[in-house]
Amino acid sequence: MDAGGISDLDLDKYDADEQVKIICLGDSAVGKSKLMERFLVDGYRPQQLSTYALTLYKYTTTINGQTVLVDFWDTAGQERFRSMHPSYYHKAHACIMVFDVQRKITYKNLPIWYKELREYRPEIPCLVVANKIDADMKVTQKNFSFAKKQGLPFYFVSAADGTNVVKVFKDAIQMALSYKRNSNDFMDEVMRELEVCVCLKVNAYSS
Ligand SMILES: Nc1nc2c(ncn2[C@@H]2O[C@H](COP(=O)(O)OP(=O)(O)OP(=O)(O)O)[C@@H](O)[C@H]2O)c(=O)[nH]1
Ligand SMILES: [Mg+2]
Repeated sequence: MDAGGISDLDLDKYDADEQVKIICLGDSAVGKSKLMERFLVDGYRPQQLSTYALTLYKYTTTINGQTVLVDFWDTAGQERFRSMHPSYYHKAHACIMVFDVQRKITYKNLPIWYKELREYRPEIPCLVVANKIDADMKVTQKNFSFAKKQGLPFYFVSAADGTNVVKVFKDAIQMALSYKRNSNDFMDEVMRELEVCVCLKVNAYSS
């Protein structure tokens, strides 16, 4: 399999016309996996099981009559897995960057994640997501200026009760597709033939 998860074999296997890769970034326990779970199976189990290194979810959807295969990459926010990030970013078409409104440090760390993202993927759309608003709705009155300063779309969400989750993921898929269709990404061309081995756990979903 191609390191970016983008292979012609996948397109055949899932009978898809197009394929995009969307990555998710943010500190440990901000809710990256729970957000994916909410979107993919409309479910939520409150217990915490930190992601081990990487989980890849495959999701198919139809947009304007075209079948689109989406590879969602969910990484561990834990520091010790940082070394695997280059392959994680490889050929990504959009990024969902998450922080926890209940833990200020996770918001303060966004510039670190964002800097790293831009080192590997200078142009891809990035959506900023403030998660866990169910815990205290008053946080939606607060001013989280990072996204605005960077000119990025911003969403208040809750994986626990589902607020805005479908909106974020649908927007991310649309933005990833637009990026893929319109960009002339030199690095994608250069990297096309390069293979990097990553350890993947693959789950398939369909809408
Ligand atoms: N109240 C509330 N808790 C949430 C929400 N989303 C996630 N959590 C809780 O936050 C904890 C961490 O969620 P995960 O999805 O595992 O976090 P993660 O970002 O994937 O963490 P790593 O895999 O370690 O990087 C879990 O105990 C969840 O139950 C939410 O919307 N509201
Ligand atoms: Mg996780």
